[in-house]
Amino acid sequence: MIILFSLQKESSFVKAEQESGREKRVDLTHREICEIKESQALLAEQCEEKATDLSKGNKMEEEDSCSKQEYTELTLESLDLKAQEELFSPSLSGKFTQRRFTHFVISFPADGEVTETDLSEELPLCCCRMETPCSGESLSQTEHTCMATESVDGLVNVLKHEMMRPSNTVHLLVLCEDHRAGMVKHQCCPGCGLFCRAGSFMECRPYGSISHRFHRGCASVIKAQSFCPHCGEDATGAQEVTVPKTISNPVTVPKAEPVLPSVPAVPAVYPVALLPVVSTRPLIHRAKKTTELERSLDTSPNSTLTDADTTPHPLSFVYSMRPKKVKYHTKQLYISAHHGELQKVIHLLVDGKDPNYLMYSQNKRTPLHAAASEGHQEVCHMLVQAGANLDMFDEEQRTPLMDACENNHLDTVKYLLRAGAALSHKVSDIKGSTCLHLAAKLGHYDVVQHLLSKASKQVNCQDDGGWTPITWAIEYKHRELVLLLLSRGADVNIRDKEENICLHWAALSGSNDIAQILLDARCDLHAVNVHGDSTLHIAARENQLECVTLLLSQGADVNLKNREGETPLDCCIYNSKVWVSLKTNKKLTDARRSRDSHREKVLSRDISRGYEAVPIACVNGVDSDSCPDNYKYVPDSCVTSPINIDKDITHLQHCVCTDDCSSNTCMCAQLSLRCWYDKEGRLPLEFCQKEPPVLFECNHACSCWRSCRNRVVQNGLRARLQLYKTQRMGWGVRALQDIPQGTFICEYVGEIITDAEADGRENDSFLFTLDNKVGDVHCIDARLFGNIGRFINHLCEPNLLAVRVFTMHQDLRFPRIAFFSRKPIQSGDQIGFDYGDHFWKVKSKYYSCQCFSPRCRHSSAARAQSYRLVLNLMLLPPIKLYI
Ligand SMILES: C[S@@+](CC[C@H](N)C(=O)[O-])C[C@H]1O[C@@H](n2cnc3c(N)ncnc32)[C@H](O)[C@@H]1O
Repeated sequence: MIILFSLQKESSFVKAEQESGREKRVDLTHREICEIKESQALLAEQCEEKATDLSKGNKMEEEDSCSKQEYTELTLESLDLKAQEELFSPSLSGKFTQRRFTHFVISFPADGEVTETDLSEELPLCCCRMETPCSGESLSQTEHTCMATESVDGLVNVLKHEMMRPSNTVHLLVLCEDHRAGMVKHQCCPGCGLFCRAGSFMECRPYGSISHRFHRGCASVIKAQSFCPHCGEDATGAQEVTVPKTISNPVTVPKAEPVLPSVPAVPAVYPVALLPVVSTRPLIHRAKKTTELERSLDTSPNSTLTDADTTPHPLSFVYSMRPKKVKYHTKQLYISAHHGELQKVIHLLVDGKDPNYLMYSQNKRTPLHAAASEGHQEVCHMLVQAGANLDMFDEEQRTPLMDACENNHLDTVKYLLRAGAALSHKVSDIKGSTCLHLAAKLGHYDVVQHLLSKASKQVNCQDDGGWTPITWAIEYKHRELVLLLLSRGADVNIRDKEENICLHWAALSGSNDIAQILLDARCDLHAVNVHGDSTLHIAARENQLECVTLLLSQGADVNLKNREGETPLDCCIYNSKVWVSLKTNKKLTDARRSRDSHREKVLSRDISRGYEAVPIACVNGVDSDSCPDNYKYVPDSCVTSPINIDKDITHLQHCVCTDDCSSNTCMCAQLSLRCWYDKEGRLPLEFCQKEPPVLFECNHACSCWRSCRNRVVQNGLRARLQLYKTQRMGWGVRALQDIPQGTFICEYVGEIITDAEADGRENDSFLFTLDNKVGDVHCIDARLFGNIGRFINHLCEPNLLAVRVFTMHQDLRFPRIAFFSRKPIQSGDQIGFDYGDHFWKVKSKYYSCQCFSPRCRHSSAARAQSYRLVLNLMLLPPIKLYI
């Protein structure tokens, strides 16, 4: 009995009812198919045993064969098929031979129990009714070209579609419905694989319902002279039949191009050149021509035929062109797949070569990789049909789909995706790229478009560098692809691992037009990466003049400093065109800024009302807020409740200096180890900024003059400062003059209160703790009473240093807080000090730092990063101590 079914197409069990009139189409469930498979495997085992017995010379017993048939019938019974009898071809019942069982097994090498070469040579029976194990859904769903070749006395006719073959000595053929029907009716010669529908051929049972057709010569070639190569019946009763038929067009090459997957219109083993030329001349001429061709090629196979076949076989020229059966190494499958040798690939697969063979010399690539990277989708299809793993990784974790994408083989990409290849895999050692990344990098527009149509969500997929497909397209200047990706939702502000955004990459590659597209797509012109580099920094460094010009025209900040303190001007080549452009822009910008600053509205001429030695103006160029008036400006700290500060003059250490207190003999100076102030009244450059010492200035108990050098803070504010409205931090203070390092700027003045009092206060934004580790802790609260110091904002890169200073009293619980410049300050710079981590720990719940320094530690981005850092540390495995 023969069962015609497809293993992959598990939902249907096919018998060609229409063609034979005797057979039925029956649908099977998946479970039923599985049961058939199981029975197959069992039969395979049993038949292998029997084959071994035969080879040992043990003759198969008739009862044995019957018991095999019973077993199979039993299996089918369990499938609950009512019309079992109808399912079985009469030729297979009754005297069913061991050979047929063996052949059944051979036809399904996937079971892996019996190899084709072991048995097919020995028992050349047909397998006209067996579809290949792998011909399945994709074949029947897609358009194919039939590979069947009609035989009409030496002429061939190629028609059109299902993978079958009449015997194992013939290559698998993709067949159309018509030829499949012919195949199951045993109309295809098992020897040569050509269809016998016209001309002369042998019929094993010419008067039966199904006649088995073959060529006499072919039967002898496959050593089946004495029996029918279809059914194994005695062939003495076979008759030669001649079916006259006029073939108007013996070679029919299908007009329609195969869509997916396609196979060659003519089998490669029968080169087109050898096929008779399409002609309208009568058949006889063509037959003659063929014979001439045959003779001219001297390819008569007669020498290889037996005496009974001395008459040249009508298809002898075809035989001569068929490759001899050579044993190839599996590597050949890879090589043939690479070269797109479809027929050879089929041949090798039929020979049992492993479609998943790993080519070690080629990064462990498989034949499917080879075929996909070269765009041989027909070969891909055959490999997939034969069980090739679509998502096999090579050494670099590349899949065949990636290879096809990278090499721009759209049809192959389409085929692999339809066949079920996964799109989301990442390549391991080239930075975790997906198919989309690879295709985008190389600008394969159509491939990218197709991939996006299948997996639109991957448009913003990031590789190991944090790069998205659009990043790659930008870097390699694929403008159209950038537009495509944007139209599919690419995010231009996604940050890579270095926090670059798309515009950084456009600046790097110098793609002016892409940069413009990105800006139109709202890419952030002012974004900086982890190095503090803006897009202008990058374009300047890369000497991309056009990009620099574009970015400047859009308002990029020419004065922005990166973490190295470099402006874009510092990054470019001196005197280059880019340099000139930036320099010019800087001049214009600075001029505009100074114009703008003049346009600020002066809200107060002096917020200190004359209490300070220099007036402090208040200006606002940002909004319409008026000068802050919710506090009282006081030049010195004050109290609002009794606080006992020891001001007893007799308790004061004092000097008896008669000079200007610049020597170490000055008692006051000795308290702070030395007189720190130089003759300009500034702290020296070596003054410790990390842990500043407490300063003791001379006081009114000293013998020195009021003008001694050790008096700076008590002399009050001297620097020219301005209260102004900042963009993001409310009011702030800026310098109106260049200030050298070490200069006293101002004091933090306010209401001196106890720590407990401070705890009870609602607004803690103006509290400065005097945590001097001596006695009770006190604070200065500048909320209600304060000087200009209450407006000084936090800067992550501060230019002020807070120093504890004692002047008119030496009660160590109540130092004065004096701000000195910790580096040179330029006129117009905002002044600020570090509020300390504790402040931000509390306040970060409500707002983040707006200092916009490249080294900002308390911005939302910096916080997220440190949160990630902490998280990573937490995720680290605990350190084990081995003692
Ligand atoms: C001592 S006051 C400084 C003057 C304040 N800007 C004003 O308008 O009165 C401290 C407050 O200023 C704001 N501030 C200071 N530095 C800041 C910064 N780097 N980022 C955000 N806000 C800041 C906060 O609201 C903080 O509570």
